[in-house]
Amino acid sequence: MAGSGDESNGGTTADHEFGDAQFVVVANRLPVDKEVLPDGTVNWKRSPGGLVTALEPILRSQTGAWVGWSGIADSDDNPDIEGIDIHAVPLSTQEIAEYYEGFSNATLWPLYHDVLVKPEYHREWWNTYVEVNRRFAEKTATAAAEGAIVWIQDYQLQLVPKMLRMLRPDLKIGFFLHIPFPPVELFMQLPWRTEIVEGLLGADLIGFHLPGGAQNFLFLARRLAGQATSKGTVGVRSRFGVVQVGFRTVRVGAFPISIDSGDLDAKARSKDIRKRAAELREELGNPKTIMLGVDRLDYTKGIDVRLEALSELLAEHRIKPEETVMIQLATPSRERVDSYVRMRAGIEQLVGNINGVYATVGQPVVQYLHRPVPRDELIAFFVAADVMLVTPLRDGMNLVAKEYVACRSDLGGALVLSEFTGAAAELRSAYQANPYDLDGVKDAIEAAVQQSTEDGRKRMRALRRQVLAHDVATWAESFLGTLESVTETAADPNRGVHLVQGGTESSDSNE
Ligand SMILES: O=P(O)(O)OC[C@H]1O[C@H](O[C@H]2O[C@H](CO)[C@@H](O)[C@H](O)[C@H]2O)[C@H](O)[C@@H](O)[C@@H]1O
Ligand SMILES: Nc1ccn([C@@H]2O[C@H](COP(=O)(O)OP(=O)(O)O)[C@@H](O)[C@H]2O)c(=O)n1
Repeated sequence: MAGSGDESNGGTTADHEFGDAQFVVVANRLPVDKEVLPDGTVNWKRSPGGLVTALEPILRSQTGAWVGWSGIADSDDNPDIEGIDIHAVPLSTQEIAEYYEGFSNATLWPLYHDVLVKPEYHREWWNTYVEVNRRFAEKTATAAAEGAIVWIQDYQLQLVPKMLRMLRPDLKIGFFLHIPFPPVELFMQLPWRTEIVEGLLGADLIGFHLPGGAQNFLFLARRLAGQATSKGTVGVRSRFGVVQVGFRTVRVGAFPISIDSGDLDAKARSKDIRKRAAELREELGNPKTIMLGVDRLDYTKGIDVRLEALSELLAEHRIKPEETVMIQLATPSRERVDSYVRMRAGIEQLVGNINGVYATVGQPVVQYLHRPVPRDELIAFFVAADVMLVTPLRDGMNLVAKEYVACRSDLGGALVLSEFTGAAAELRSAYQANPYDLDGVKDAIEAAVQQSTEDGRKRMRALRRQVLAHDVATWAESFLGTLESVTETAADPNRGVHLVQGGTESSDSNE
């Protein structure tokens, strides 16, 4: 039996003092990570991952508050960040183990990413997840001004919408999921599936990267929460789904996230970055082909897939070791979660195997860095790379693919892209491949290496058109614009939308 996980909260608006923030982002992480150096001095560095990459410019342009965790235990320091009012949520060592490493990253993360590793279901982890979500809701309730807009982010905080609504019914609440929302058959494994769906339904607007995720959710809102929902297909930034929760209307939509492409484009054109890119090429021995992988070290990213493909291409003499260097930049991630420890060992062994067979002294074929790389250095790598390898087995979006494209105003380079990233729906002119089909991945890499200048320029031009026209501002404006337009009364919200009653009747299917 799963734990009860009663997330009801008796608080009322009157119990809380309002804050003064008109716009509040709530995310597991703050935009900066706290680091305490051996001499005791405190250093704040950029947090890992695409969520922070995307949200930081939005919050700077809006002036608002950010509620989140500092990345280390027992810290309630609020770092000074220009334009952002920080509200840290402290987590104890045990909460980090059970809420972050446990329920978020050893239960939900693998469940939502196609069960690439087996999700673990532990009642204590769930109870701590409920408790920490409650703390985030309470902190947010004290930060938000009356009638403020609150934007809750991601799978770590799926109960916060309902908890926050109970504390502060005056708020307009949005929720965005940055990872895939899984197929119904997989979601049904979760012992606390109904609580999660009901937690999300506390929002006024629930956003996913892709229409498929939104449609899976609508089916579950009907089936598990028994609510009436719309049934037609959801569009991209259009044709929103509807769930009727009592007198409230919850909208459900697809809003593919993006990057600050204009800013990245400008940076990549700068003299300093161009110079550094040329130096990198030189330092690598001026190889004919530089391949690049840039990821958090995560088993979803398919780093093993690209290494295996490279290894076979070398063995089949389709790629020459003396002409090729592959750089793999891998930011450390979730290092205390077992599946991450095992995956790291496997990847480092693959790197060692390839170099053992194909490297010469001073000339490794694969250069692997397991540490964060400064932003400008990363941009120079994007400018220098001939072939960008993005091969996840499943990924909500993958901002790295978009960043590479934004950095290639020279129309050079080629993008090899897994079909199972959210980005694949938009970046149609990439060399796309099914990451489970190793021969297909090898063919895509070989085609990218051998592309003609003319074909490469044509593809890159099409990719850039997409990425520059749909930047992170498009994402935020479309989500927040939809949230602001949501009406709360039963009078008009579903005019023209045919709702299907909820329940568990067998005729209901998710086809
Ligand atoms: O906070 P961590 O545990 O260190 O993980 C970093 C972030 O990873 C995930 O990023 C996702 O968001 C990206 C932007 O929408 C998307 O492109 C990518 O596909 C996702 O994997 C996670 O969802 C974030 O919450 C983490 O902060
Ligand atoms: N070594 C690395 C790897 C990624 N990154 C950044 O981390 C972000 C990764 O976002 P993403 O959407 O591709 O994937 P997640 O890590 O969010 O799952 C991008 O903005 C990358 O540029 C980095 O700065 N250094």
